[in-house]
Amino acid sequence: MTETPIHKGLAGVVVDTTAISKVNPDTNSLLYRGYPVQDLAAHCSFEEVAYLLWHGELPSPDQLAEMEKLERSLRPLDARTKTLIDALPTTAHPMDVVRTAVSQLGTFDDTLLQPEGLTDRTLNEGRAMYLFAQLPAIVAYDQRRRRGEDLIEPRDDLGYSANFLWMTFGSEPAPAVEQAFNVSMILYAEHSFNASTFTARVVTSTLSDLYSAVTGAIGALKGPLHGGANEAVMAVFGEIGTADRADDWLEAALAEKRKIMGFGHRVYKHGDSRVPTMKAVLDDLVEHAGRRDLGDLYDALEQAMTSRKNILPNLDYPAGPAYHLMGFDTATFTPLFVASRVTGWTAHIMEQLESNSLIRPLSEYVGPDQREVPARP
Ligand SMILES: CC(=O)SCCNC(=O)CCNC(=O)[C@H](O)C(C)(C)COP(=O)(O)OP(=O)(O)OC[C@H]1O[C@@H](n2cnc3c(N)ncnc32)[C@H](O)[C@@H]1OP(=O)(O)O
Ligand SMILES: O=C([O-])CC(=O)C(=O)O
Repeated sequence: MTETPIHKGLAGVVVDTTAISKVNPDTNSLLYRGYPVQDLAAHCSFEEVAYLLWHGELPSPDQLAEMEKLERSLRPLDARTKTLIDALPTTAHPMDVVRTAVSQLGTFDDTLLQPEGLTDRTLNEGRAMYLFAQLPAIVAYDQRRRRGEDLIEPRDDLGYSANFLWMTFGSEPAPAVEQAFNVSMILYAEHSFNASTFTARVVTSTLSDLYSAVTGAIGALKGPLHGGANEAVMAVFGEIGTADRADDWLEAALAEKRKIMGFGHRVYKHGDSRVPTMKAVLDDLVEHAGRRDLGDLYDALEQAMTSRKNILPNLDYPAGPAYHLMGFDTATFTPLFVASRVTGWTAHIMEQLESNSLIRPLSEYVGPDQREVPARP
């Protein structure tokens, strides 16, 4: 063994600069391009935040109108994607369906065939917009077909969030639900060099294409230590059942050395900056749906976890039950995260290309010393 320090999990390692977002665990804050995320959630549509992440500034009214027109024109599910989704088993996890659909979209893009087409900024902006517009159709249709329901065509008189809910449920959402969904999309959109975004940057650093980078990022997001935790939170709630059982359940789970989904974070050690905003949204949904039982269970597990481990909730903890109360199936929660985070991923892909360096760390070899291949019989 050499003296070279090993940074397992790259914990604490700064690998590059970024101008897209700033996660500050000391002040418990998160800025997108300088703006506090809770202020963006209070005042902006998700479309405006997507524009901000991609272009560095909030759109002017004309720029927003142009962007909305383009996004609305790209909403209908590509017929070839529908055929693909219909061919996939309903037993497959929805994240695998989304990953496969995004990968397929890459095969339709002829501009990838020329090497200079892979990295062109204008083309990548167009691809980012295309995925942004198509993902609601993919996620909504996959949930519907699992329920034995037909595709619902998008409405171009609705904003992104209302249309997403329309395509999923076939009815116009209550204003409180639309606003809750819009806030969740904004909060999930971007978080610096998290595992999925870093995956997208690693793929991009080889000068591969944007669809490949997003496909890889979806694979990284699926895991329960990352985006898959929002879905896992509902499984935990199902196991616990009612608020009065939370403390005993937690004691047993910790005795088994289980990780409690929706708690803890690699960067935030004193709480996740996004949780208060998402918890306020959840409280509204609990009121709206008359589901105090779910709110009580949420509070009871949080209190038990705080007093036993002093480990605080991350964004997935309030987002899981919030999506449940909006009517989404549990397995659709992480695909919703994809539909949001595609904005951050694609902003990072474009930033990586602006000053690219192949991402290729070193490893410390701990296998056998050099030896001779024995004579083969
Ligand atoms: C949007 C997002 O992706 S947010 C993250 C979503 N993921 C989850 O909610 C999954 C549950 N949480 C976890 O597994 C972890 O907190 C992670 C993966 C998010 C962060 O992990 P790390 O930064 O590597 O923290 P690490 O695993 O070193 O934890 C430090 C200590 O706290 C404990 N700990 C951290 N999180 C949890 C948890 N959720 N449940 C139980 N114990 C925990 C660890 O066991 C460890 O204890 P030890 O020192 O006695 O071994
Ligand atoms: O930053 C992280 O490691 C995980 C996270 O919260 C996110 O991606 O939103």
